[in-house]
Amino acid sequence: MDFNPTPPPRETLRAYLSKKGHVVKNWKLRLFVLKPGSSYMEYFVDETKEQQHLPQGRVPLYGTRVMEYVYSSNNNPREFCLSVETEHKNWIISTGSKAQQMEWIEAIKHAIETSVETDEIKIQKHKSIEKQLHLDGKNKNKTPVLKLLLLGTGESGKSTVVKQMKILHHKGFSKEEEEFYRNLIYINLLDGMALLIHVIKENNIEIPQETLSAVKNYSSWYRVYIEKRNKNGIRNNPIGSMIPTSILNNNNNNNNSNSLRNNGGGSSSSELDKKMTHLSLDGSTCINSNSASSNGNTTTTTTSNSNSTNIHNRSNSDGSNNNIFNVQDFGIPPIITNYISTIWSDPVVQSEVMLQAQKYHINESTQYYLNEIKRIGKPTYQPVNLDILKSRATTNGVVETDFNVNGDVIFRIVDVAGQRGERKKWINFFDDVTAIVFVAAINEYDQKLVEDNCTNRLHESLNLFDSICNDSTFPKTSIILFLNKIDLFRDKIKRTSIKICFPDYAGDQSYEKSSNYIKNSFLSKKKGGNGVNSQNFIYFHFTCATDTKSFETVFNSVRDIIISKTLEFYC
Ligand SMILES: Nc1nc2c(ncn2[C@@H]2O[C@H](COP(=O)(O)OP(=O)(O)OP(=O)(O)O)[C@@H](O)[C@H]2O)c(=O)[nH]1
Ligand SMILES: [Mg+2]
Repeated sequence: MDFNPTPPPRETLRAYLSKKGHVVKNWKLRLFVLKPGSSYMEYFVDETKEQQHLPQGRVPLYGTRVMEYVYSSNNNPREFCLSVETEHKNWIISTGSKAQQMEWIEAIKHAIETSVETDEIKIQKHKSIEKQLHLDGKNKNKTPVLKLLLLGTGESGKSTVVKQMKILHHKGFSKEEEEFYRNLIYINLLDGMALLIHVIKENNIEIPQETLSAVKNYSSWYRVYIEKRNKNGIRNNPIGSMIPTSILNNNNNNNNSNSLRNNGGGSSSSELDKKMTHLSLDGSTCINSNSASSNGNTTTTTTSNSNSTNIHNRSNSDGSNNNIFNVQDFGIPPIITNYISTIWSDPVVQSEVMLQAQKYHINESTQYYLNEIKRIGKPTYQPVNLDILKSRATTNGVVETDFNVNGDVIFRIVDVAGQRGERKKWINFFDDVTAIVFVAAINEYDQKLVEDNCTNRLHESLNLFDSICNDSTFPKTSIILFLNKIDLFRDKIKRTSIKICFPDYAGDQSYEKSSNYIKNSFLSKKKGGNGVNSQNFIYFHFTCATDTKSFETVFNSVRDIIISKTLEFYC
């Protein structure tokens, strides 16, 4: 006789389990209840809600699948998960143990087999299909947004890349932005000249009488100008985050004479301001009176000049002469333009002083602006794109800008501040990154870091690149390396070998060999090599971020790579 025992009736299964949120993606503890014969599994906030039968949600069981699920996340991995999937939605639930996971999977499977399609389920299914169709239609018309994160050490050229994008994809700069940059260019130029004067003084550099006279007059004017500039701050700033705060800060006690720009690249006038005190503030103080120069010779930069043209002291800084210090509204005064021209046309300044100034972290664009002093010094001066690209202000915080590229795709470019102290903030912008553009200034191989005035800048950049390209947060993110400032590199390599930075370098001093060595030094940082099939293959380009034509070519190639690697996701 066949004995066919009926399985024992299943009991209601109840337990607090964690459920992954659908909207806010965190884990929520819920009381799950699975009753035998029910077509739903319900979950409640707590027992009280269960007693009142007010479920927080219901998981339909008809036509549903249940399976084990592995939830791995860098920050918060979960064990013993299961996933319940309908055609249009799935629930991820984390249990407390392997046994509990199996128990719930078995019970749900059984409930699925015995469930029936109720009218409520039919209506719900219909609604979710409609919702999905609606969403699909919306997404079809939506331009995909690709997030590009610009990373790199301070002054490497990240913000310059954003400016190029504005020129190429935003039809250039607005009137407001042009106005901001006009003023920034004045500041860069005037501070650059002040720094050169400081270098002359500190290094006892011999200059002819005519230059000396211009130096003294410029210094006495600059002193008052700075005072007024600090008092007024910078008006009409269209790009708040780019205000060079170092310029506004008057309490800088940095005594390191080689570290004038406390904020790494922005002009630091407060330091210069102090230095300028002994540079003929009252017209009677002289520079290096009979002091010995570094080579032991007596300099000829001596002159106590009681008749000295103290034409720009405070007493005439008010009233009708006030405009002479109001550069923002009236431009650089013609007489100051003349002093600058005189000083800059001195070959000693262009060679020896300029060379020494690198140790003082002089802004690389100073030379360009000084060469253009006649044009920039005109009262009607309006900056051209190249002037704007050359301007320098340290980025503060983070600037996100959307660029609609040919109507196909939006590139959301995130520009961050590159200095050491700022990098801990970067992590907040690592979510949903499509690609990282790492900008490294390869001309920095003989320069020291602004932050500590001792670390080699290129070493710092290599170390930073190492940590970025091997960061597990970006396992599938494309990385594009911009080996930037090749124009300055090409120039410098004629004078200085990269051996100063890479003692093992055995090649010659040619541009090709030296730049190739630096490129390989970067690529070799990637652990496991940079094979074409690796998920975050590093693409590289040699760039000059201030050259719009060449940048356009580079960007088009970057755009194609990113789009081809990403867009299949949207299709
Ligand atoms: N000659 C030359 N100058 C460049 C190049 N790229 C950038 N610069 C200049 O370098 C300076 C610094 O560039 P930024 O774009 O401000 O540097 P950044 O990386 O944004 O710096 P932080 O905001 O401090 O992190 C600016 O004066 C630029 O004009 C380049 O390829 N060639
Ligand atoms: Mg910047």
